[in-house]
Amino acid sequence: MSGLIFKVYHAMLFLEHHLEVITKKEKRIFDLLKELTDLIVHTILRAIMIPGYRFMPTQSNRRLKAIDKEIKASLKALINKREKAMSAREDTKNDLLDLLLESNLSEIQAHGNTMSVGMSSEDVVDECKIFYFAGQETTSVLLTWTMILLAQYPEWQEHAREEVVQVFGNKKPDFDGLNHLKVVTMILYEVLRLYPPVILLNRDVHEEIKLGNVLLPAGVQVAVPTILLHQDPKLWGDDASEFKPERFAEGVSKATKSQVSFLPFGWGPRICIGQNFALIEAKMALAMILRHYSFELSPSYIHAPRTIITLQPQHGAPMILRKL
Ligand code: HEM
Repeated sequence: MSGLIFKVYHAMLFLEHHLEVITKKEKRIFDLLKELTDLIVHTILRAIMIPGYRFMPTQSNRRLKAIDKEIKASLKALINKREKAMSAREDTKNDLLDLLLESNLSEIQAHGNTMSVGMSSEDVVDECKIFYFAGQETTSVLLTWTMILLAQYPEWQEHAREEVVQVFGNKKPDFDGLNHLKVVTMILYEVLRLYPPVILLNRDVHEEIKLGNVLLPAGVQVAVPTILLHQDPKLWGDDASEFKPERFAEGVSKATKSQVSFLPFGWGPRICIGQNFALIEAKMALAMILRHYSFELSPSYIHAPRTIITLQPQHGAPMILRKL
């Protein structure tokens, strides 16, 4: 699943080529980002137990620094190439990187070319990295949990497949058709409710504030446990822990007794910037899989959700796929 989402991400961020073609250099950036994610997880887990761990010259910390350096250099080279092409008014690729660079350039030009406004190339590198981290893993675990649940509830798998076939027939799924996938949307919402990729949201309190009867002093950190809100019977009814996509048949607001109880993408000014993209991507991937395969869980599957940054099946999700 992460291989598939990687390809989509690559195309969105750096549409240097057609989706199927990925150069060695670009593949290297993404492989390094993946290794970096694994090393960060490794470091976070140890840093919880050993104070100051991340500053120790361990093998993994040294590798982490080396990867970060290589990623920055590669992304910077890519950005420089694009900036040169942009000033020479060559054809743009129309991917996320171009949009980012173009809006940055207009911002700088609007302020009389002062370099104190807009983003530096280090900022652009960081934006590219955050988009990869924030979007790649979350969307691939959403798809993984969706496959698991559709394998556990074959009647919903069939229902979703019927809808996909009805909307697209023998045609390749397209963007317009995705808007007509009602059952698939209900299923994705229900998966996001039961297995939200991000299980809690953190907020820093900058100034003292009273929330109901609770006084929160400045400096404390508040964690909103999304996953607990999503499964609270007081908000969702006695069947809160069951997989029932039909609860979303009339949209999110009718599915719950309280308005702000569904937070898979967060809430407020920092709500996930990629939520629409993630849902389009997940619908497209599901539509393609459902059209061509039926699937069930392998008997070796062990249900063990655990969180390492995102909520993941600890032992993976081995599936048996049958070509239709
Ligand atoms: C199923 C997929 C996804 C889930 C569940 C998800 C979830 C979230 C959550 C919970 C937040 C924090 C919001 C808050 O603190 O209130 C967030 C932030 C963010 N997400 Fe996503 N996300 C997903 C996909 C994506 C995608 C595809 C992208 C990029 C294309 C993306 C980019 C971002 C960025 C840049 C932020 C930080 C926004 C900010 O701080 O202003 N996410 N996401």
